[in-house]
Amino acid sequence: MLPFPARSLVVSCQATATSPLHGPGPMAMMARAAELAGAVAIRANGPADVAAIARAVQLPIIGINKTGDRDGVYITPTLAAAAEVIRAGAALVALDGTTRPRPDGLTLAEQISAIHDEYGVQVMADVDGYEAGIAARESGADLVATTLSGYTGPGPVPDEPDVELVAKLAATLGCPVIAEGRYTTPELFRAALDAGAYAAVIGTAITNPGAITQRFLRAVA
Ligand SMILES: CC(=O)N[C@H](C=O)[C@@H](O)[C@H](O)[C@H](O)COP(=O)(O)O
Repeated sequence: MLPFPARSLVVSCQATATSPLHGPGPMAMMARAAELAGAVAIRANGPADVAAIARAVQLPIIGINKTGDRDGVYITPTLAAAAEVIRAGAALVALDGTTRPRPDGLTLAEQISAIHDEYGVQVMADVDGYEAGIAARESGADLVATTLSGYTGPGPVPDEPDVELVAKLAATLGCPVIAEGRYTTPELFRAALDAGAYAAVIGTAITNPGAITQRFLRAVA
């Protein structure tokens, strides 16, 4: 049982270190605005942001803890990283659910079962493809998200979201599938739900005004 309903919108409130919005204060305000508008949960990065958002909203927080090299496993790569955001108030933890080796040497199954056993928290596996989704589910993930599709291969990141992966995983896994990554319009959000997503996580298109400004300017460049 998830702490948010089906066919719903989760807002990702994250800002990179170079953004003027970086930090717990701005992210808590973003999360509060999303809550007032109807978001059912917040995805947030790092214990400081998670703690501030937990004080600002009533919504469940999907905590992540990005650390390490962007070429490798960086979304909550270790059990210790997961523990930090759980202690800060995350109701669920999202972590790298690809088949790549993890920096602390644990397998994905070991990391997930330790989170279940030690903290009683549900785990969302951020995967990059169909095989990884199957493996993550077999490793004990409670939810599987398409977050890393398009980000782990050699080529450029596509413009469009991977709705096809949502449909394939939703038809196979027997657990909630979350659409995440490059859902930039309400129409794509709806397409994700119609493809079988339990919910969609939307970040950039809602909480990154710098990227939104650039997108408008590109239309006339
Ligand atoms: C690949 C990666 O590191 N994704 C991150 C995961 O937390 C975030 O940078 C994304 O903003 C998030 O997934 C939401 O996606 P979008 O911002 O496209 O709506």
